[in-house]
Amino acid sequence: MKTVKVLGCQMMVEEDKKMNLEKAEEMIARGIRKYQPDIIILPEMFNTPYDNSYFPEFSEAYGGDTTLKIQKLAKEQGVMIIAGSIPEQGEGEKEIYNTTYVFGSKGELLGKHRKIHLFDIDIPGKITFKESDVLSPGEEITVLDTKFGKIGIAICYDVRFPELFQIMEKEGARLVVIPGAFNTTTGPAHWELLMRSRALDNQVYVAAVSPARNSKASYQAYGHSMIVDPWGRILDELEEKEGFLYRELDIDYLHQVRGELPTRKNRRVSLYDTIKK
Ligand SMILES: NC(=O)CCC(=O)C(=O)O
Repeated sequence: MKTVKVLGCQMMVEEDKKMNLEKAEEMIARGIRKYQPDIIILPEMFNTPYDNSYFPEFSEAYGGDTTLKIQKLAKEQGVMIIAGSIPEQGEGEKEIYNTTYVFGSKGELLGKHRKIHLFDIDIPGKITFKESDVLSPGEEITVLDTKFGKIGIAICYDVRFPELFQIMEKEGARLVVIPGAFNTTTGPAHWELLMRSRALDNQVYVAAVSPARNSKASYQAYGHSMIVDPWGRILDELEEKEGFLYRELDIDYLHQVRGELPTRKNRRVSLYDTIKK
């Protein structure tokens, strides 16, 4: 597959799970009519407000309302869906993960990623958030082998850890999908810088999809979903409002960049200790 059409749904997330699932369904159907994408991406925590106090109540095990609905949509519409993330009920009684499920165009489960790096920050007077009060961290790096090539998955705060991306690239990822919900403090400062850096460092495409900003929510999402190419150039970007992010990605161009600027080949891996051998 030389090109792949990627659509992100920067959707408004409300306090009502049913409304969020209806919104996802409506945007998926509308996005397909308008763009005929190969892959659809939803935002981080798309079925729940991004707020620790909601995660336990909105959490589900695989086979709950959210995964059933998205799986059915993938099958009915014949499209691959990278289902942002949801609070996933884990195996243990109190275990909840921030998890991305990925469904193929026949509705088959292609894999899942549990957010590895939990968002625990404290910027006095600006923002304090401690995901680890409620969530457990994932323990696995996720690169899925799909009919569109290898796709790496990272969730939001995971983007701040370059080693993770080096490993995903080493395992063959050519596109890294990042459902994410930065905020109005760290978003303007770091979101674009991080997305472009991870794309450029690893010479991969990056598609980052945020919820739209909900002025009534306790956590104000930054929005600005974006697609970045292996040269570090932004191909499409939204503002804070609801909308579609869309681009057709050219895998030949990725090989061209890697040929012209062979940083991966020029690496002195023997001198570094941060890359998984
Ligand atoms: N949902 C998140 O992980 C937020 C990450 C974030 O805002 C950051 O600055 O990092």
